[in-house]
Amino acid sequence: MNSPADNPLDRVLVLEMVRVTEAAAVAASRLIGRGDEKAADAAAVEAMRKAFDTLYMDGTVVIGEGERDEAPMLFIGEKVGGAQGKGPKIDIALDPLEGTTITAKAGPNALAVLAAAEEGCLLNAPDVYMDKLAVGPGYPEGIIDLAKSPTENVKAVAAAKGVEPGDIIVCVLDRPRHSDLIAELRDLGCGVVLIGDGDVAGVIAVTDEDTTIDMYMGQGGAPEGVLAAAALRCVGGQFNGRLVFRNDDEKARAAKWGIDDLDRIYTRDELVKGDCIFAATGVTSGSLLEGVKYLRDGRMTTESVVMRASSGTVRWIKGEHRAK
Ligand SMILES: O=P(O)(O)OC[C@H]1O[C@](O)(COP(=O)(O)O)[C@@H](O)[C@@H]1O
Ligand SMILES: [Mn+2]
Repeated sequence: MNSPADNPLDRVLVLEMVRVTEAAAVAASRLIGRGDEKAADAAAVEAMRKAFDTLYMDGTVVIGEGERDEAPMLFIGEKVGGAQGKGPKIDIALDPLEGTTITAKAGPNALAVLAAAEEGCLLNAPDVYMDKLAVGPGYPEGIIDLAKSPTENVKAVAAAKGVEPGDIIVCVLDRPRHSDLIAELRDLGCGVVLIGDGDVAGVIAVTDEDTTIDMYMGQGGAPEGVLAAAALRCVGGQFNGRLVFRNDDEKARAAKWGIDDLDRIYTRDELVKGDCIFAATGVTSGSLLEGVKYLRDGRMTTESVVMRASSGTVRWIKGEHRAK
């Protein structure tokens, strides 16, 4: 076990991270199904920002709501935590409302989510797309490789699992940009689980046999890629990510954060190093968590998960809250 002196995360109450995601989820939950993505996001951001102040840490947002001039709160570089200059230095990746459209439409799998690690341990991913490939725990290291085709990756996983390629179930974001990928998977006979949004939950689904999902493939947000990699670092499973740059402005963003090899394929442990914490609270119910529920007596319930890489501990936390 690490002593507090070794590991700054020990000095932040790991469980306290859940209060931050709970606060964001509860705030966003009032906007579930109200058709207003922006209002839902703003509510989650404000609540998360406030909740951070209750934590004893000197935190810095490294993945957040955008660049300083784009986001009023929780922008990249913003200091969070109630112990600036004296508490442990922690880097934070966050998505106060992962699934703004899901929330607006009352769909499944919207989450309030964050990852925390020692300073310098999270890839400062710019807000661009990322090609993602993931598989759950229990496979030989290197079984998936983003440099190879979807067909090759499915065949490798199927062989290791002892099944036919057509038995493999792959989760993919339902987007026109994935039409070739989906056609290739269907040609192999794979089951393709199409999700409307929310690839943090989509990637994490590969770690849970109950979902029946074997693999995750396709392009989504790079920030969400780092968050999902943090979760897999805690519970196991492999992840490959490659940043996708659509124009010079996006390339300039990468340069700003010191990323010079634009074609690099990052493994899970290159995206997230050292010890880390992953915390999430469900906003709407889905494969990972139950959403916020309002009881008749005016109380509400939440479900959260908090995990830690160094110990591999996964804690599921149900909360009951008085509606304000
Ligand atoms: O909708 P796009 O542009 O395909 O982007 C995909 C990304 O958007 C999401 O579906 C939703 O993210 P937000 O709600 O945080 O915007 C992510 O899960 C995913 O990585
Ligand atoms: Mn998101």
